Amino acid sequence: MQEGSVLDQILEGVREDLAERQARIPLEQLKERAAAAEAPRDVMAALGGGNVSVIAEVKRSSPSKGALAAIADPAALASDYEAGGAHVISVLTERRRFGGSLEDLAQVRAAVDIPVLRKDFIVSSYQLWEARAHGADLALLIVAALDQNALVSLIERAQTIGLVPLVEVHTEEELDRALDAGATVIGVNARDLRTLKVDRETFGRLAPKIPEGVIKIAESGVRGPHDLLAYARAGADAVLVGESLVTGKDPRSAVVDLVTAGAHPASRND
Ligand SMILES: O=C(O)c1ccccc1NCC(=O)[C@H](O)[C@H](O)COP(=O)(O)O
Repeated sequence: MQEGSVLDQILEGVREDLAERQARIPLEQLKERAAAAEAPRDVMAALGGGNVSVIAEVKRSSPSKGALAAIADPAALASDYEAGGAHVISVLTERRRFGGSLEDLAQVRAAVDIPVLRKDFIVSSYQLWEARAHGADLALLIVAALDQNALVSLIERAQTIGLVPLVEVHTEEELDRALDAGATVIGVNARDLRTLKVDRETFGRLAPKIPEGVIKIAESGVRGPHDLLAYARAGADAVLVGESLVTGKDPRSAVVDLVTAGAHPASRND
């Protein structure tokens, strides 16, 4: 039986898969592919436009729920999200627990005109080069998965590569570490990655401690417009939504509903 938290177990698999790719694909090859990739898209325009932006996620499965959706064509799903008005697409590229891949990322990036996030468990700059080489505009850095030196150096490296680092926190201590490390885009995940418990109040507790000028993203647990509006009232600039979109009947119209609520958060009571 495996020991440790869910996050520890995920990270163990991530490191094994990473070592296998590093043995197979030289860093120089990734750097060449990154240099040839299309230029990064304007993430700040997508997230800082005044409305509550919607980051729509391509998510096949998860440790908390198991299989969610087959998603044979991630590019078609991402195009649907974009047609519904999504501002950013998140692609879960972790293989073992989420069923994702870097190929998904590249296919999605080629299919849409909006920025794309590599959502994974990044522990090495090699993964940042992979992200840019496959077209990512943003990369997730999870504070709980990194010591402070690694966090600082991965934020800096992401920026030099042309990626916007989205720094994810779940506790006040992690938020302090993110701010000390220079994060300018912070995601507050309602899901505790060690226990998988979702607490939608987490964003409201942490958001007042995030300085003006830092983009605030509420991650996880958005079931529909009412949750987006609650996060908006607590100060969210954007929400990141996975499960409710991929398990719903009509992802495009679900995104339309979220984007519509996000465009007029003050005039809605639901
Ligand atoms: O989704 C999980 O079960 C999970 C477990 C462990 C680590 C990460 C996990 N999910 C990644 C995410 O943060 C979510 O995919 C994302 O925020 C969207 O959340 P939701 O809308 O609740 O699917």
